[in-house]
Amino acid sequence: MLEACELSKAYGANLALNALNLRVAPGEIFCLLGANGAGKTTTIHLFLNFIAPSVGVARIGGFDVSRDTGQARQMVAYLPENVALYPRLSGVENLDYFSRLSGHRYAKKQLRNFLMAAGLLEEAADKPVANYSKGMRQKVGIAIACAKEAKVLLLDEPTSGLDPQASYEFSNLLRTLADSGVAILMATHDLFRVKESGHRAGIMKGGKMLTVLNTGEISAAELERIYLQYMQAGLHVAEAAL
Ligand SMILES: Nc1ncnc2c1ncn2[C@@H]1O[C@H](COP(=O)(O)OP(=O)(O)OP(=O)(O)O)[C@@H](O)[C@H]1O
Repeated sequence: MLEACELSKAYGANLALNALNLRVAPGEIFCLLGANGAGKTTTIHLFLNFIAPSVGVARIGGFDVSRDTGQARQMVAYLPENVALYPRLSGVENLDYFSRLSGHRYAKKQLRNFLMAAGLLEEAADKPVANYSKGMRQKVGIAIACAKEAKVLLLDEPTSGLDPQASYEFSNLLRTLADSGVAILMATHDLFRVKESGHRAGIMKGGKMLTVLNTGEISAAELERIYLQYMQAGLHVAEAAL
């Protein structure tokens, strides 16, 4: 569903992303881990065609995002760290607006149902989003993705700044979406949530994907230990620790 082949991005002499090869299947949650500057956002921006690759290809649903941009965009929804909504419009109105942009017209009842399914409380749906917490805005973002019937969801640090309960609820939502067949690629620093909600986690450093771990096979403590070893040491030392 989501595929990177030798995907690379150079800024002058700086290789922000270095020959990434990655496949994320329908129903899978793949987490990108790595320190600041590792190349996580660059990867997501390449899939969104916000930036062009220097080398390699990013595909969504088999479409090359640089060449078949319209088809690829139709399949994808993006949740940045802070979901951009119209503050004076309510949750329902924002959802209606963004759904129309993606070619969907829903009755008010259906719009409310998407918001409820994303965990927004019914009484909040008609209030201006200017008064929403970050967690509530993220829920509207998920509702927008569901209403768009996106097959692929790209997220950049979606749980940063969320309280533990909101973060927990958000992770459950992602699992539900994945269970319905959505392929999810998420950049995050939240190792605990990666273990709880991700199926695989890739550890990146200096634009390189150093290793990919199956989260079901390791504990949260092991994930943290391996992550720190990759961050602190060279590749070979960290591999010896696996
Ligand atoms: N527009 C740009 N021009 C030049 N260099 C850039 C640009 N965007 C990103 N970079 C560089 O690319 C590298 C990867 O950055 P990227 O934003 O992908 O990291 P990240 O893993 O998402 O970090 P963070 O956790 O801070 O979000 C960094 O060295 C960054 O300085």
